[in-house]
Amino acid sequence: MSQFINHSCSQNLVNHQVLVDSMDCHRAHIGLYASQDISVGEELTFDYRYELLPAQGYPCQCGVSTCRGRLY
Ligand SMILES: C[S@@+](CC[C@H](N)C(=O)[O-])C[C@H]1O[C@@H](n2cnc3c(N)ncnc32)[C@H](O)[C@@H]1O
Repeated sequence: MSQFINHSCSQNLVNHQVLVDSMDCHRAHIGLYASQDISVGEELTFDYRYELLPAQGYPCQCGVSTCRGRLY
């Protein structure tokens, strides 16, 4: 399902590493959790934080007033 989640500069999800079936942190899963109350029908979003990746940047279209303008 996470493949359908868009980036927002004002996210309503946060991600945490989650250990599943193993205590090996190199095999951790990524869990997405609500960071605030989310209304029925509201889009789920998280901050991709693309600054962690080498990239030229990509224009952000999240539309929030605090948008950084880029997905990095
Ligand atoms: C995991 S997909 C998200 C789901 C995708 N929008 C879809 O329809 O399947 C990630 C891609 O969606 C686009 N995307 C997600 N959030 C965006 C945003 N805030 N502004 C512009 N493009 C975005 C980018 O092309 C990004 O590489």
